[in-house]
Amino acid sequence: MLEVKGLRKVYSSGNREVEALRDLTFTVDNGDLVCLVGPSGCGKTTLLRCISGLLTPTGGSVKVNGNAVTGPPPGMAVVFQEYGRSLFPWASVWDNVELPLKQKKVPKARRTQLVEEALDAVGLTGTGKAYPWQLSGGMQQRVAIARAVAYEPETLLMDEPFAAVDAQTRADLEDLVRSLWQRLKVTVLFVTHDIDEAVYLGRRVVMLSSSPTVVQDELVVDLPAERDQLHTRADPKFVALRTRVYEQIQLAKKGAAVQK
Ligand SMILES: Nc1ncnc2c1ncn2[C@@H]1O[C@H](COP(=O)(O)OP(=O)(O)OP(=O)(O)O)[C@@H](O)[C@H]1O
Repeated sequence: MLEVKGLRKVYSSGNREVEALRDLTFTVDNGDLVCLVGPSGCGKTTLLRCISGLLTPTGGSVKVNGNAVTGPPPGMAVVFQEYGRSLFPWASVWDNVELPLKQKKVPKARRTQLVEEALDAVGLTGTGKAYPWQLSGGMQQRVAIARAVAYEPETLLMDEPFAAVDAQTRADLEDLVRSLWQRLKVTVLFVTHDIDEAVYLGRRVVMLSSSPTVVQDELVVDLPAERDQLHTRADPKFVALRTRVYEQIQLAKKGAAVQK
């Protein structure tokens, strides 16, 4: 289980202080898919950086399966928004996916199997020899997802991973994330500012207030597990859920108190 408790982050530079996160508390059960949604600048990236051990919180704690996070936790992989910057341009697709496995000291035969399986899973069979810059944006983001999946993480953090791709590719990648989550039984924390995306993908949605950030509201997405872009988004239940999230985000922007 991922436990975020009383998390606070203040950035200080010189005599200027920015309180990005004020007091964040929520949990993600093992195997769950939770979407975090909040207004621009509310500290979503700051939160993911604290969870992945890349940033030290000012207060509060992050625990994974009861262990306090003090650096990058084993068994956690992150997919960032900017695939262009997260892939190595000098390495082939295959090498990009394989590199973290070498660092993890996975034996060669197993590495080959994991890279092959991950590229197949994201629909990139046979592209191993290409370089990232020879691929479209959507394909590059698939490589970044393959790299995270090949690592066999217990927890997958995704920081607005589809913000830079076109709408059709985005829909395909959303379905890819749901199918990988169902197949691999991985715990997913998915950050987005897109309300429809949060409701379509998540089993739970956690809404954040504007900065300094607290949890504004939380809901369980009681839509069927089998979702598809056409029917799920037209389901009256989906529309009701997205309306509730939208209203909370509007309140969050105004800095209003929690309304349930
Ligand atoms: N290194 C830093 N130094 C000072 N302030 C920072 C730093 N990084 C972020 N901030 C501030 O912390 C707040 C939260 O930023 P963060 O990038 O975490 O938000 P976000 O929700 O991910 O934003 P967006 O939705 O626009 O991507 C903002 O006010 C930002 O200006």
